Amino acid sequence: MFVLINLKAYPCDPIDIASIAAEVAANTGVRIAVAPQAADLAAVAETGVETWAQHVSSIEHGSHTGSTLAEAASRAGAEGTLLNHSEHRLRLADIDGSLRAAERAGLETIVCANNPKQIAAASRLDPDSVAVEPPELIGTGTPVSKADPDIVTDSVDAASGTPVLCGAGISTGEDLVAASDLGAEGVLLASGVAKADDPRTALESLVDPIA
Ligand SMILES: O=C(CO)COP(=O)(O)O
Repeated sequence: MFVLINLKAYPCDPIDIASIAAEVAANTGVRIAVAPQAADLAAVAETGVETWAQHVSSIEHGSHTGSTLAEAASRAGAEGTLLNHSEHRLRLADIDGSLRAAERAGLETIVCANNPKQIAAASRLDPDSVAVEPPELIGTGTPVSKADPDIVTDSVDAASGTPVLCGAGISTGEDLVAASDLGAEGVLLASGVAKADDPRTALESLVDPIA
């Protein structure tokens, strides 16, 4: 199982969480990545943790003020990028453009979607993986793998072989195992670690059943 911790714009210490994630990944053998703010990519990558961008723009080098160039994310140490997160929705043409930009820069890609129908469409754009995250469960602590297990199994069917991650409300090892049992190959989570009083304990207990 791949565990991707999205730090969003939370007021956490990205370096502290990245260092913890790097240690827990090394100690357990579980693949764990951290997606910080774009400005923190290089510092997070320095910790040795697998580092992901939260987004890259659908652009090439040129006159694009305020954009996130895929090559710049890669140069800062990103190995992959999320696209179309429910808090950063893109138009279809821009998802496709950002996917091509990420490919050009050698970034692995995960396209997020709300539901199985969108997962089917996202898979057709040929990302490395897709992630289903029902927006109404994001940040609630109620795990998608328990609250709406059909959304995960239907997404796995709809993805036609593209690996599926799931996210929203995932915080415990039990949630992780439930996601795996439903066919997910990984989880996206944010508040369960980024807002935890003790991120190390939160992350260690999350991966404990698969370590
Ligand atoms: O949006 C998410 C991960 O990208 C999920 O957020 P929570 O883990 O806070 O529900």
